[in-house]
Amino acid sequence: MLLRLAIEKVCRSTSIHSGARTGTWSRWRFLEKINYSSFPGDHVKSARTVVSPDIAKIRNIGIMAHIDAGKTTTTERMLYYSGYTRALGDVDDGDTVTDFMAQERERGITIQSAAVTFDWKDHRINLIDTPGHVDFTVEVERALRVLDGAVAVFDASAGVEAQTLTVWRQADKHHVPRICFLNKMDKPGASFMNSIESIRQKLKVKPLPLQLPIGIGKAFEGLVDLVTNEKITWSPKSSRDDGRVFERRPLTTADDPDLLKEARDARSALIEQIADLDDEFAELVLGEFNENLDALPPVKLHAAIRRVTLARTAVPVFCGSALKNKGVQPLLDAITMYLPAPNERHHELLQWYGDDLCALAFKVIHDKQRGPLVFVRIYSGTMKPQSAVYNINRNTTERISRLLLPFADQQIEIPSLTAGNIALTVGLKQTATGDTVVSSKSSAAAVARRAGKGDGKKQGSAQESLVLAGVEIPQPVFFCTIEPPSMAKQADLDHALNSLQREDPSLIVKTDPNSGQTILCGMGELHIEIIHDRIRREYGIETQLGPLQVSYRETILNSSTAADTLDRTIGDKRHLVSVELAVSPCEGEEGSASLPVISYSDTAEQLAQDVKDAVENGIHSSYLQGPRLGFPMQDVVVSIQSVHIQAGTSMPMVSACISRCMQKALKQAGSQVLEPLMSLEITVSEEHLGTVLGDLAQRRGSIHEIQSRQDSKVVLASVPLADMMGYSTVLRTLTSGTATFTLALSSYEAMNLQDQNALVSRMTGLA
Ligand SMILES: Nc1nc2c(ncn2[C@@H]2O[C@H](COP(=O)(O)OP(=O)(O)OP(=O)(O)O)[C@@H](O)[C@H]2O)c(=O)[nH]1
Repeated sequence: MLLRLAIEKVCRSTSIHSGARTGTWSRWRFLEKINYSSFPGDHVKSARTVVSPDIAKIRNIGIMAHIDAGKTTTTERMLYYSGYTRALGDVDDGDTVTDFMAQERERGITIQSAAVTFDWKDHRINLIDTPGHVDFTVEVERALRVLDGAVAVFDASAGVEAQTLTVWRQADKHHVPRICFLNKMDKPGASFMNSIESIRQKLKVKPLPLQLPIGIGKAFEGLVDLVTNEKITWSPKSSRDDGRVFERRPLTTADDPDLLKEARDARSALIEQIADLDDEFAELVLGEFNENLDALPPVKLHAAIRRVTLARTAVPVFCGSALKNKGVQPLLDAITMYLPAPNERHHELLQWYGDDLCALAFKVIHDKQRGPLVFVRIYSGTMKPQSAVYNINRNTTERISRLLLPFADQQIEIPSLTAGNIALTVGLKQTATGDTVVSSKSSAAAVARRAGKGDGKKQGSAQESLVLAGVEIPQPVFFCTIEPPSMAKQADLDHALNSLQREDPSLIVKTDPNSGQTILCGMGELHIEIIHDRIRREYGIETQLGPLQVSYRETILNSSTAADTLDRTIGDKRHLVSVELAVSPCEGEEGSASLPVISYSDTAEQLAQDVKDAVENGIHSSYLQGPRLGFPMQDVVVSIQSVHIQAGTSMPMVSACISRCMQKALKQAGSQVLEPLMSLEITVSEEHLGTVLGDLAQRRGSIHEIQSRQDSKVVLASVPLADMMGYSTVLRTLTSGTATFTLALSSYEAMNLQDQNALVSRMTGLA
């Protein structure tokens, strides 16, 4: 009964907020199918987002930043002002909507991306809150792959920080247009101009300040909108002080003369900057409005800013204080005004799909009752529940039983969803992150034919162009053994790890070939700690972790050639294959690859495609276990000299022969162990700087630079990962908890002979 009342309440509030909508009750009856176990009750205020909106009004947006810049707080404000929550969530109180996992609430950090759908001024915003901690970069990568635009949030007292650079580069890779939000303008030490400068210098982009702050630190009270020449202020005396009420009025001579002059100068500089980047706007400025730039209508300026943002030649910058409830509504306006709709982004392969369904799975989560839930971004066509879909990557047809609209940890059941949207599907059991899903196998074949004709390619190669590019998964740098409390629990642990792996592709689970133990490989200490915690909480298994170890790599020192023959009779079938190959160290640029560079001699070049696939499988499998300590290899060029196969030999036999031959060649070539070198950024007070530097020296750290940032020092260094175990505890102790640090993989570097010998002795049990 209570539930029914809650649903009615949702529906009533929807009809009030949606104005002209009629027949509300019957229209929203599907709400009865909400995931009752976690029904949000009073918090969900509207259900308008369930109707597929006009594609031009959709914004698929990510929020990205350095850890603690305020992404979650900003998201909470967005949900509140858009009418979807009735209370302001607070990260520090652990009651935000998007950080819903138990660990997220306890630790006050974002671990999983949570998709949130809400409306703002006739636009639908699908927003993904992404984590800032480097251990969860794969979550950011996943989000960026399917988003059309991003808001980069900065702490205005720090400017561009280490992790901002990383996520910024990731967004560059996916050509995602961005806007910047300088948050925390209320903090002592916040600086609008320093942050703009830091964006220009560190991110190497042209920032377009579209606002000016009014006051700073404690005195921060509002903004000047340079496009419309308006003053926006939030009254501290508004009844609830929730920032909902604010005043927007033209900036006039009655205002502070200094502010007026500053705004006028900033607007002229902005116009000049845009005119330099956009010819259409330059014509307007030099022609009609040459004499009177003040008369330039905001709508023209808006349009030009939008063009340069979408072309990624400049980045609009906004400011505010999410915590003090200032500046978030203009940021929402900016998302709708300047960031692209899905149909304004170019995806080459969509031309072949037309109105056929094409969607990308970008995240899988496991629900105890409903099984795997797969987040998909729909690129073309319509997705419906109770329908079959074809997964191109896995060549399999699966059934979607239910289609849901994600609202953080709540999901609303919907009858269909069109291109441009993000949906959550129930029923897809095999689809994993990065897979392309279409309506049917025959639809995929028809599209392949069209693409083949269009590109003048054969159908086989056209097939490749039907698959949306997946998500790049970084290599894990840590590993440890994991053991169940008893052998009887091993199967449960395997099941838990399988489920967690489908959710989190940066988690790798292996079995040690010698001991048979299960090995967890992850992105960092926190990552492994969280996995351990989730196995306990979500699967009820108390596991034992072995000591955390660094994932080294191996490479070769010299060139070498090897030949091998495999002759095996299985049943009445003889398999005979002879191979000859050469390995040599990579030089220069190609050396950064963790995949081998493979080439074929003129004769081997003629091999059939299935043989080449088998050859490459063999190379890749031997590449995973180096000859020295069994770590993955890198920086090797493999040249296939010859492959002779007797008719009837199976392809796995070809792979096995190649793999054995590779191991021989790698062993002969002499190996070198490489260790992960991390780039480290520490923000520390002057008082503790000496202690921190002294400690770094003992960790084989090299200091590159020490910068000043307000009252603190920022130390930029590189340190081998092996010497950074448990660093957060050490730094906390050394600085009484006042310093912060970020650690990111920089490269794999050769270990010196002494360190390498010590490691080999340790790992082979001789030390
Ligand atoms: N002074 C001030 N503090 C803020 C502001 N916005 C957020 N904070 C605080 O900064 C801390 C981090 O905020 P979050 O919103 O969790 O930051 P986040 O970027 O989502 O953090 P992760 O999810 O862990 O990456 C919290 O203590 C917030 O209360 C702001 O505008 N001003």
